[in-house]
Amino acid sequence: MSHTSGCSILDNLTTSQPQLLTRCSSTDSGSQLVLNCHRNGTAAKDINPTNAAQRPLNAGGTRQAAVDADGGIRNSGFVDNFAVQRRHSEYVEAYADMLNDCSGKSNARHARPLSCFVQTKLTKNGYVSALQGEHEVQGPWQNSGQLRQEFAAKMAAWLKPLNSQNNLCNGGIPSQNHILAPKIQNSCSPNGHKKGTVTLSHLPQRPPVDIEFADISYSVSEGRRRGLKTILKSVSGKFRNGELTAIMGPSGAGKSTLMNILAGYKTSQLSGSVMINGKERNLRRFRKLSCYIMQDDILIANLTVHEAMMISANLKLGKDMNLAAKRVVVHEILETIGLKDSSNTKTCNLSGGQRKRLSIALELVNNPPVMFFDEPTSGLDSSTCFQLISLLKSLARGGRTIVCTIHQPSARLFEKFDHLYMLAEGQCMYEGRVRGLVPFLSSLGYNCPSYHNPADYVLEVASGEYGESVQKLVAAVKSGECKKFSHKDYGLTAVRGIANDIVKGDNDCNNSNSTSTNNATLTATTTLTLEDEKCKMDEMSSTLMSHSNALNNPILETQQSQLSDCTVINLNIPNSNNDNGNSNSGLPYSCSFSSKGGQVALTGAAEKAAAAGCTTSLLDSHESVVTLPNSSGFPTSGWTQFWILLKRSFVTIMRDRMLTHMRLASHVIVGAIIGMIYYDVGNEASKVMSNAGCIFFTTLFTMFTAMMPTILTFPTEMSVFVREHLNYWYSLKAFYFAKTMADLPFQIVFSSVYVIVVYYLTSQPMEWMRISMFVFICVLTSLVAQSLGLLIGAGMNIEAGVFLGPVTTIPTILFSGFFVNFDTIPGYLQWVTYVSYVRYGFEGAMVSIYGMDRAKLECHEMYCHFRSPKKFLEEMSMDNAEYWIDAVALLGTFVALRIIAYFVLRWKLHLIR
Ligand SMILES: Nc1ncnc2c1ncn2[C@@H]1O[C@H](COP(=O)(O)OP(=O)(O)OP(=O)(O)O)[C@@H](O)[C@H]1O
Repeated sequence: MSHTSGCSILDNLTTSQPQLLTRCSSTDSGSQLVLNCHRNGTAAKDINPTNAAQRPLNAGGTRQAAVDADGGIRNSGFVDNFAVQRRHSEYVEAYADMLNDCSGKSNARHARPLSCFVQTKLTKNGYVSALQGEHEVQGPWQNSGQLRQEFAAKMAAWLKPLNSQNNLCNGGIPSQNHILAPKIQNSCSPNGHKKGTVTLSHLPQRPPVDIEFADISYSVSEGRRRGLKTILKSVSGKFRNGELTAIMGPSGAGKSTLMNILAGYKTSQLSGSVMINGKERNLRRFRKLSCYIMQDDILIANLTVHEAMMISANLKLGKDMNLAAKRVVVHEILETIGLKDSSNTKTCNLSGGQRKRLSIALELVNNPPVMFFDEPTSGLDSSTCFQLISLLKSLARGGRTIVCTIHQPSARLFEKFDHLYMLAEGQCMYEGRVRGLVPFLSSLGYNCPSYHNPADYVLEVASGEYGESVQKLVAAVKSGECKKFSHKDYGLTAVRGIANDIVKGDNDCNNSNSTSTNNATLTATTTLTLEDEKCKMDEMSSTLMSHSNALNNPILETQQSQLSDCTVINLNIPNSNNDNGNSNSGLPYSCSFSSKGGQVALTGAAEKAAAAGCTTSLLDSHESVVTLPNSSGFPTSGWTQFWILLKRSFVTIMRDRMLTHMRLASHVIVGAIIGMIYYDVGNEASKVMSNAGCIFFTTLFTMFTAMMPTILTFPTEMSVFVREHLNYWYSLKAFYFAKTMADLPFQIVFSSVYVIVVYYLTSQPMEWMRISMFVFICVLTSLVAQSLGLLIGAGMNIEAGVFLGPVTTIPTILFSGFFVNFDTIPGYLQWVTYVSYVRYGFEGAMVSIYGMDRAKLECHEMYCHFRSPKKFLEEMSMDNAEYWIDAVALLGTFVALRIIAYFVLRWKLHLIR
């Protein structure tokens, strides 16, 4: 079934210029969308969209070109989107070229009301076909403003589907207190005007943030003799919202340090000021508005993408938003960021690029207006780098302030950044637009060779390959010489200038009679929000400009809206019908694209606020719509944080089959082996020493199996914790208690299983009281050992911890009373036995087996010296031992170690900052 496409917009489009007649119609037959455009022209042409700009005009004949454009009819995820965008850009280029061709011809013979005919098809199998022909134009040309507006919509409608990442808007439709806002679908009124836009519409709104820093100096101590080392030397700058900023510099220049300071991760030993939106930074408040995505992007391995996102949503969105709403947010982000298809993939199975995107998605949940990225492209191939930086740029266009440190980007990647902050030797050697870098360097005598990547060149300059350049550049920055390159419109004016040069008729590639109607007034502004194809759009605009002579000296205006989600290319096509010379009398219209394929928003100036769904939502946000933190400063209460983290830890332990199953298996198998070795010794008076050995080994085994894995707990999860904690997901307390509690049940079960197996096989007294006392004391010993492992892990790195754990345990074993009787230990060392938790464990276990007036043991030998259990305890210097004292001592040690571990972790966190 055929019907008019999209928003029932343009079906007939003409300009009011008699020389430049355009007529377009579109039909959508389900399997293909057909755009027919007509312009003044004479000859039929065939188009090859892939190299349209370079191709000479070819009058006569028919040519058909196919461009893969499957993404136009399906939003096929992150990777596909870029291919799709490229294809669409090619398509648009071809389309522009066709118009050029037409207009060129039409102007050559503008007396004749002929139209060039262009037909394009986007087929379901993903190909665009373009046909061009000509026929006589029918009817009068009037109401061109409306038609131009529709033309804009038509163009946008074609471009829309490829731009799903361009609208990672910073909040969408206002939703008070996180009540799930209805997802407003794009729909256009019959005249093509926007009613709404689909974006990340369910995110909470946040205010836009500009970061300004002045005279930041940072030093670290290198020991008493060497004193302080200054890493940053009075650096100043400004990072604006809506911009993608790169911090570059040679290795060791201080990039990470600067970013850590700006992100609030480093707070000590620094001077200078950081201003947020012109006011002194309140660190606590700022940290709630920002997130820091680190280079290593360590994720919790055993969770799926969706689970990780839901945990993030539960922690960051608070209880004001219900679960269903959170699911919508998560779904929307995953879809937008291209991870929808990987929702059920475990994070450990994601590719490098997907991991980076998940790291971003996790932070996007509460829509932070400031995002810091430490070398986000490291370890990624060039294509993935490009996709990632494009994604970041899209995020920036949503009004966010995106700051990345980056190493030697390719030229293609480099030009995607808006703003560059260049550091060398801890000083700023350039701050300004990326486009301004080469002119700035040139102005100081450092001319970037042709075909040389400016990013490479500036790094060479910063590394001193061209002499003593750093100080010269630093001095130039300090004297304000690069200020003119800092303005957000820098470079765009240059484009405009170039465009105007072209317009001025230096080029005569098409039509020399172009300026004949240089008195346009009615302006149709097509605003193409096609950020990722900006260059191509520039080319397209230039191409169109090259035909501008025929369009009566149009004005090419490229804008980059600071607050817009879009790089905007305004093609102002003056209308020749109006001769008052006012070329700007027409309403500017802008199309912004949503994250959903096939939807377009076309707005006029009057509707601009509504139109910029993403941008206004960001700008108009107030604290009332920001997730209000509770008194703890976190979006959720401490108890909720603890509960969510406990569940997360529990799930990850359960899913860590290797470790969990191995732990269980080892307890059962070793228990069985010990049981077989000491089989039936428990009630035999002649084997009491062997039985004591069995009890001692049981204590040691439960101790080591508990301690060694937990030494790794904090070192392995520290980076996740640091990222999540410093990004204000949860408190240290919640994390610590959840983490330490989650493993308790496992440890209790595993130890109990081992002890019971050994107890049974070794024929210890089958009395419930003794069994429970024995199991209890062994479990307590294992928990103390676990706490010691946590403490060592909290304070040490893995290597040190793995060494220190067993080493610190050896003395406690020596003083346990098994190898040396307490009475034998010299008096001045006896106190050590009181701090040896192994002593309490072993003594408690011995008492539970041989204490409490146990009856005489069986003797199957001629003579058994220790038939009386009491006598044996006397021999072991344990006759006066009290089981409950041992148990309380172990409990006390357990609590003390846990508290100390918490403070050690806190201290370590403090050191990081
Ligand atoms: N705690 C510290 N003690 C001593 N020197 C330090 C310390 N932290 C950073 N530095 C030094 O400060 C300088 C800047 O470090 P920073 O990590 O910021 O550099 P960078 O520009 O990010 O380098 P790269 O690109 O190689 O990561 C380096 O010379 C580094 O050795």
